[in-house]
Amino acid sequence: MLRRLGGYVSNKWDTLRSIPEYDHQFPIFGLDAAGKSTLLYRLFYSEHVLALPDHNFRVETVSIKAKAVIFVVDSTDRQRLLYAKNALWRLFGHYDDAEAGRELVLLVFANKQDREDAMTVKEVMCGLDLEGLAARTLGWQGGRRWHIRGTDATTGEGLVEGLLWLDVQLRVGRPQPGVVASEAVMD
Ligand SMILES: Nc1nc2c(ncn2[C@@H]2O[C@H](COP(=O)(O)OP(=O)(O)OP(=O)(O)O)[C@@H](O)[C@H]2O)c(=O)[nH]1
Repeated sequence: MLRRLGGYVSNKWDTLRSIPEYDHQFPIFGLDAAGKSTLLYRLFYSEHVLALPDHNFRVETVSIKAKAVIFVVDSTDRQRLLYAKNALWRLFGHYDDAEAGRELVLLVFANKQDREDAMTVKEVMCGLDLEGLAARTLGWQGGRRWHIRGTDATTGEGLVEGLLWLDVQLRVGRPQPGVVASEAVMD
């Protein structure tokens, strides 16, 4: 199994595992075929995967006890980027009202960056309007913390870096107002 992961991921994974007490659990969301299962396979996780249907998604049915959410986007799926945005915004709309919900950290994987027809990370970021999503909670300690990273789930590129960002967020807690925590990593 480890051999099949290839050098890149296994080395990065070692980095992740070398962090004491890295035991965070995150629900992973995304439209169908975004790459959630592939991603999990790469990282050895096996649960907390939820496909979001394009329509009739009821976030009330989703119970989240975690402190962070991972949202996976198929960067080649231009036609459904708006659906992905709507699903993401509905998901977080549910949490904006409560203080605990506003603490929920968002990590977006702009997946399938290995494909030539993939949108850039910035295109995905703008399509999801992540800045707008964060700004909805701006009145509250500087807005929601988020991060977007380009990934290739088939090789694992970018995955561990994203999880390490999450680890830092969850360890340090909310930075003082004025400290910028949100960012996009452009490839
Ligand atoms: N080229 C490329 N293909 C990918 C990548 N991630 C996933 N795929 C492929 O995309 C297809 C869908 O991937 P899955 O991991 O099954 O997607 P999913 O989000 O779990 O899909 P559902 O089970 O429908 O929710 C598969 O054929 C994967 O091999 C990637 O980063 N690059």
